Amino acid sequence: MQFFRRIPLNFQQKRTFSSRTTPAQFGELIDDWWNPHGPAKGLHAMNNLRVPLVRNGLIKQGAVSKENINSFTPLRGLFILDVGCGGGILSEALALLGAKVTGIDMDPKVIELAKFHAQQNNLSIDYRLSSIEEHAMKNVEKFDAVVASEVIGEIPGTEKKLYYSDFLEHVKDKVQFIDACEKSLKPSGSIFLTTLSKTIFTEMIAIHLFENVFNFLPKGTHQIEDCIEPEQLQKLLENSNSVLY
Ligand SMILES: C[S@@+](CC[C@H](N)C(=O)[O-])C[C@H]1O[C@@H](n2cnc3c(N)ncnc32)[C@H](O)[C@@H]1O
Repeated sequence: MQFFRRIPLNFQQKRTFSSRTTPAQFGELIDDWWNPHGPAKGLHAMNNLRVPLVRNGLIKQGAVSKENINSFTPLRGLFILDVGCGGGILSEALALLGAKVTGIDMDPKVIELAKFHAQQNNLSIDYRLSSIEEHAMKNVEKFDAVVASEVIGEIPGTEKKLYYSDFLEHVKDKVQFIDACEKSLKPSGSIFLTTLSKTIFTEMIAIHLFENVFNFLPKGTHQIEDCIEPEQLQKLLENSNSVLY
């Protein structure tokens, strides 16, 4: 996991619910996303790492006010954009910490599901159907933090909905993606990215074992050559006026 903070230009060298309450329209989608033991269990488990990453990162950058630091809602008053929010696993966790979360995703089915789930949990999250590229072009809103965690799309031509990674390991135009995230930030805002690193460990465990041996993910989900090394990511961020911490 990496934590990035954007700095101003002049300083630079450069909750689950039962199926009884689930409308039929969502079919298996609800289980795909919100069953903590289902296909998205990895994303649920990752909240234990990525929620503190965002909270502590924002505290470190001084974005969290002193009176909020030790409260149950330390992110109160902060505006966070969750890019590729999917069913809302991370968006909801951040909203529970008090953040005003806007979640965007380009899949209409998951956005509807995310809206429904947030409503069931009395959480006020602004979910919108959009890609980050579109969002950055059309919206002038600026956020205190942009989060893009394990952004995954569909495998074209298959029934399986999750697990074709479209984010840094698969997003073809990584520069455009980072640029669009960057455009949605306030000056001195922070970007939080989590993605598979290009290592032998990823190739052996996350790709070979998970896809070919345990079938946790459909075969072909990840290609090692599309993964990115932290140094490459750092370069992309530096080129878009950000620094890596
Ligand atoms: C596996 S989900 C990750 C969901 C969420 N970030 C989490 O970790 O719980 C990835 C989502 O990213 C969305 N996505 C992929 N590329 C995107 C883009 N360029 N802009 C917005 N959403 C995107 C996909 O539609 C998919 O729902």
